[in-house]
Amino acid sequence: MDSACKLVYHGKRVEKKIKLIIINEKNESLKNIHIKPLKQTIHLSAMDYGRGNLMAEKMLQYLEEQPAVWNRILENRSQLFQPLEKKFFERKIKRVVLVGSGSSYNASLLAAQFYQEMLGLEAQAEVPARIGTLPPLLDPETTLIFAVSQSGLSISTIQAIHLFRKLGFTVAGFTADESSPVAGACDVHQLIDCGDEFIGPKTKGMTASVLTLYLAGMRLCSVTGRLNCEKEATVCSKFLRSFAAAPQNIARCKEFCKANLRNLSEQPFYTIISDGTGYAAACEGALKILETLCVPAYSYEFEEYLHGINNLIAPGICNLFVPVNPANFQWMWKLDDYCRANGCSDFVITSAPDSGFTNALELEGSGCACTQPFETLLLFQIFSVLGSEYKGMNCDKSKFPNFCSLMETKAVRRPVH
Ligand SMILES: N[C@@H]1[C@@H](O)[C@H](O)[C@@H](COP(=O)(O)O)O[C@@H]1O
Repeated sequence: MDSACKLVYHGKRVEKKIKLIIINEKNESLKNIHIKPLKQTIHLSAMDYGRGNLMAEKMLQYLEEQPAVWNRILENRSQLFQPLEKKFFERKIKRVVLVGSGSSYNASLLAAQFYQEMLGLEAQAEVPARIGTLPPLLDPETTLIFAVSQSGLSISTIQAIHLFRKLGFTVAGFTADESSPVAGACDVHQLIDCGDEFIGPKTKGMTASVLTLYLAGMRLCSVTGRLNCEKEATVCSKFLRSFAAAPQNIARCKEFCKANLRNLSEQPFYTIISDGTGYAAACEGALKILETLCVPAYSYEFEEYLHGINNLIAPGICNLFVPVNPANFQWMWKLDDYCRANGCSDFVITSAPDSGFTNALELEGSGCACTQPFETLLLFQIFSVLGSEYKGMNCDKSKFPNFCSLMETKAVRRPVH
């Protein structure tokens, strides 16, 4: 290793082997090395080497890759969805149930809303633990199950797949790893083509999951005649508009975070208030803040917030408003004004044109609420990087590194050969 190179361990928990990647100063990978055997779990970051927070750099790099990842998935959609198409062509699908945890649940929530609002397809998202008595109420002939797991390792998702398959349902598994247990347990695997993401708090994998689910639903509806070419082209043009705006939006989010870094980062608690499609995107925003800054962050649907949650209003409370639906703008201004008057620190992030909020971070949008995760979510991803860096925290370092193995939430990845 010459002096211009640095040695990086990508923070992944590996049982049998550890993968070290030598990269140059431009972050280009020069060589991969596998070392074995290694019995204990270790988490190293560049901070541990005293060379700045490389994990934050890595997370930033992943999130900046997003527009390229989205465009690639959109461009390759006719090939990408062949496995799904082959399996479900000619099936009379009436309903889709999406199952996933964490970010994959948030992606499922967004997709369910998209299926209903944009495709007229009945859909619902559930976390595996809440499937409960649902399966016997569904018809396996007309209901399709989408199991979503970026890593393909979430145990409760695997259990849900087994349960549904035992009852005769067909399950499509959406993962970024075709050799993962989730992929292997399903009837058909659908790739989330986001590339590697060796950082715990996911960015490009989550938004790539959303897009893959959106497009998979569109594909199903177009092969079964529910979606005509014209509507498909209109929706795709919205995606393209949103993706094209992303580099500029990323730059604006960085400026905004840097300008408000201290005030934003030193908050003990974050309340995110949004409406419509913004709510599910805000759930992911809250999860990102919580995972990286290790402080409570919770997202509320705007109108729900008014029913009791308003008791939170007090000095020291930080509200992040994400207005989406123009019908609510005036009502939300009122809440923002009220919160500010009662000592809250409020910030407003929107990609809706002419929202009329003062001091809002205004991002470019497609004009369609379905592209929220490619627009306003960027702010939360960037804040997770810059805020954790400001607080001197390694964004990839779990507070309790052995938590997943202790609580048995993740399957063990097969060793690298
Ligand atoms: N902390 C992680 C989350 O960040 C992740 O979203 C979730 C689901 O992971 P996967 O999508 O790989 O199933 O697992 C854990 O809970």
